[in-house]
Amino acid sequence: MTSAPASRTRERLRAHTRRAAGYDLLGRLPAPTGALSWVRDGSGLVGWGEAARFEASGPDRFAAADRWWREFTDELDVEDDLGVPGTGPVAFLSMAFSDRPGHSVLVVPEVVVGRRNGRSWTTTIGSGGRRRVEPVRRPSEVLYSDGQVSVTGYREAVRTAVERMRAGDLEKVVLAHDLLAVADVGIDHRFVLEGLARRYPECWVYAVDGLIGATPELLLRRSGSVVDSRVLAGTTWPHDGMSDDELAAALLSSGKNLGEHEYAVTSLVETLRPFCSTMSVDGPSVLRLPNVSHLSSDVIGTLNGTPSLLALGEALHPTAAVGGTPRAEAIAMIDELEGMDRGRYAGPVGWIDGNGDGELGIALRCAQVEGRTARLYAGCGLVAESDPDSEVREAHAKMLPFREALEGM
Ligand SMILES: C=C(O[C@@H]1C=C(C(=O)O)C=C[C@H]1O)C(=O)O
Repeated sequence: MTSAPASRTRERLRAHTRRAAGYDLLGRLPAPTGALSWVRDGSGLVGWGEAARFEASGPDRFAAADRWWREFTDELDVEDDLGVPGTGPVAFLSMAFSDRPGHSVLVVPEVVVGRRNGRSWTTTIGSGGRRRVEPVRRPSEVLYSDGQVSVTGYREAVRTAVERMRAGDLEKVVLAHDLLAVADVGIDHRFVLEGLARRYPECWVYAVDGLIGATPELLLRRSGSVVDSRVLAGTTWPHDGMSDDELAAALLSSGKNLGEHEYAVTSLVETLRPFCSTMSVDGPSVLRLPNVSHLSSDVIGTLNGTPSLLALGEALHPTAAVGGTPRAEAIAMIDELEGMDRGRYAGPVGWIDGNGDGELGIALRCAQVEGRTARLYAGCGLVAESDPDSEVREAHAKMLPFREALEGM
C-alpha cells in the first residue's frame, strides 16, 4: 500500500536542507504522538509530520520499500546546503520481523532536524509541517498484565526449545514474549524517548509509527562505501554480590555466552562478506548498560558495489542475534513455539537518505505504543545449555528500559 500527497501528481515536492543552530533534538518534537526519532547521545535525526508514507508486507517488503523510496526521491526537487549523510530527503523506517504476518512502514516527515559531528540542520519536505510545541505529559499510573504470551508460557516455550536443541534439531534460536502496559493517560512519545535517552546514551533511541525503544544493536550503517555493524549476543545482568567488573569477566569467559555470540557474528559476517572487498571484526568486548551487559563485536567493511542500505538489510535480516542458527530452522521454530506476532519488534529500524545511506538498528528494548497502551517485547538467544528460569530473568531485565522510561523513573 502506498500513500503520497495528492499534490505530487500536480507539482513536484521540494526537499530543502539548511544549516541550523545546535539543537536538543528530542526537545524539538512538537506533539505527543507521531514522533520520529533516531538519536544517540544527542546526535542523529528527529522528524514530524508526514509528507508521504509507504507500507508493505510479505517477503518482498524490503525490495518494495527500496523501489518506492528510489521513485519518491527521483521525483523530488532537492536543495541541500550540506550534502552529508542524513541531509536532503530522509525516510524513517521500521520493518516487520517476519515475512508474514506484520507490516513495514516508511515515513517521510515534513520536517527533519539533524545533528552530526557538530553540524546541525533542518530539512523541510513539502509544506514544512507544524511547529507549535505542546507541553510533554507524563502518566501518573501504569498497570501491567500478560501480553499474548504469559511469563509461564514463555518459560515453557524456552524449555521445549532447549530440549529440541539438546536433541540436535538446531544450534541457536531466539524466543521472545510480550507484556502489556496501560497508562492512565495517552502515552506521550516524547516523555518515553527523553527517559530512554537520559538513561541509555549508548543506545539509539528510536520512534517510528508508534514503535518506540532504545536499541544497543546496530544491524548496519552505510556511509558511502563504508558499512559497519555492532553485533550483540550473550547477556548478563546485575546480580547481588557481584561487581560490574566480576560480571564482565564472567561473561567474557562463559562458553555458553561466547557460543551464542559467535553464531550472531558469523551470521552477519558470512552474509555481508560477498558485498565487501574488505572486512574486519573487532571483539568480543563487554558493552555495559544500566540494565544488562552484552558481549559486543564491531564489524566494519568496504562495499565492492553500490547496494542500497535496504538491499543489504534484506540480506542480513534476521541475524542469529534475533533469529537463530541455522536461520530457516530457527524461523520455523519461532513460528511454532513463540505464540505471538512480533510485529516490528526485532526487525530493522532506522532511516535512509536519498543516496541510499543511513542506519538500521535492530528494534529491541521497545514497545508498540497506541493511545494509553504499550506492548513491550523482549527475547533471549537460546542454546542447548540455556536454563529457562535464567532466560525469563534476562527477558525481564531487557524490558526495564521501557518500563522505567514510561513510569518516569
Ligand atoms: C532479543 C533481544 O536481544 C538480543 C539477544 C541477546 C542475548 O540473548 O544475549 C542480546 C542482544 C540482542 O541481540 C531483546 O532484547 O529482545
